[in-house]
Amino acid sequence: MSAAEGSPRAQVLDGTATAKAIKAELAERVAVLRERGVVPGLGTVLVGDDPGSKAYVGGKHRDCAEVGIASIREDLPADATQADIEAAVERLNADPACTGYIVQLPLPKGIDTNRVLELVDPDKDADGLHPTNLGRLVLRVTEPVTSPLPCTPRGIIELLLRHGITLAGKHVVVVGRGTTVGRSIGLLLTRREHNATVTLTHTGTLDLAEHTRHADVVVAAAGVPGIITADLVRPGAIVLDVGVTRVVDGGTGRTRLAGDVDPGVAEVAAWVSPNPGGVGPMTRAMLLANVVDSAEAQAG
Ligand SMILES: Nc1nc(=O)c2c([nH]1)NC[C@@H]1CN(c3ccc(C(=O)N[C@@H](CCC(=O)O)C(=O)O)cc3)C=[N+]21
Repeated sequence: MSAAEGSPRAQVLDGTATAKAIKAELAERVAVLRERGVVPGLGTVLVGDDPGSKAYVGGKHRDCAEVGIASIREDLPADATQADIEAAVERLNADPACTGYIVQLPLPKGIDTNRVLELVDPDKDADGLHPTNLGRLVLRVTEPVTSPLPCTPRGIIELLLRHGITLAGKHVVVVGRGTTVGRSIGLLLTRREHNATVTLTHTGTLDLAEHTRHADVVVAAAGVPGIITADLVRPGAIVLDVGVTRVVDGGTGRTRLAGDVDPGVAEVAAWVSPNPGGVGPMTRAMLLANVVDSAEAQAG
């Protein structure tokens, strides 16, 4: 049945509006902290001039200004050495005005990313990607410390909850095995507070459709434009489009962002997150939430 015949179209998981509401809540919490003399500060380490990375980092600083978080930039040239990058990390570790920070990924070729990420003070890790914090997530350590959670997984769950969708007992099929989303989201979803059942698939999965067709929720984070087509989705399922791939439009020669979810999915799914306007703004909002959470924890 086509949309023209009146088939129900999926409802929208509106990340832009949800992130806006979250930012308003965070602004209030920041105001309370500031009254107590505590100013949260987010730092960014950006290496090189990749247009995508520059745009993301710029967006993060605008977000900070909106909610009252101070921001600190370490912008390094494309030919920065491993030592230059490590020195920038050490400066942010030592700077009391910086309460949390991120190293924008990917770093240029030839840089040992894991070595850089391990140097980040785990207490200032706003991305939740430091081995200590990922390890605490695996080990389910929540006391006496609360570690930052990876921003995109936290944002996906928050987006669902704020649309009235709970996950207990549901089958979530994750497509993609990257560290920031695929590998870490299952650790969050299988916590007792969410209680989902999780299948992790990836581009090496033999029969992807066999898995995704059984999903109540599909998290599409493979970075393969359009990999999730309507025939892979059970009618009434919930689909989150996490992929961000820059593609050159054959016709116009302009670059645009392509998600992992084919537009036809909206004809079968009950809920779809748009891309842009879905998981991206939520990721940014959760970065701010991690900074405010840790500033509150540090303030006691
Ligand atoms: N250390 C680190 N942490 C990250 O969180 C991180 C990273 N490195 N490297 C790259 C990816 C990608 N990422 C996005 C965040 C927001 C949008 C976003 O807000 N996008 C807008 C559209 C933006 C546009 O149109 O250019 C939207 O979806 O509506 C997109 C992508 C964070 N990442």
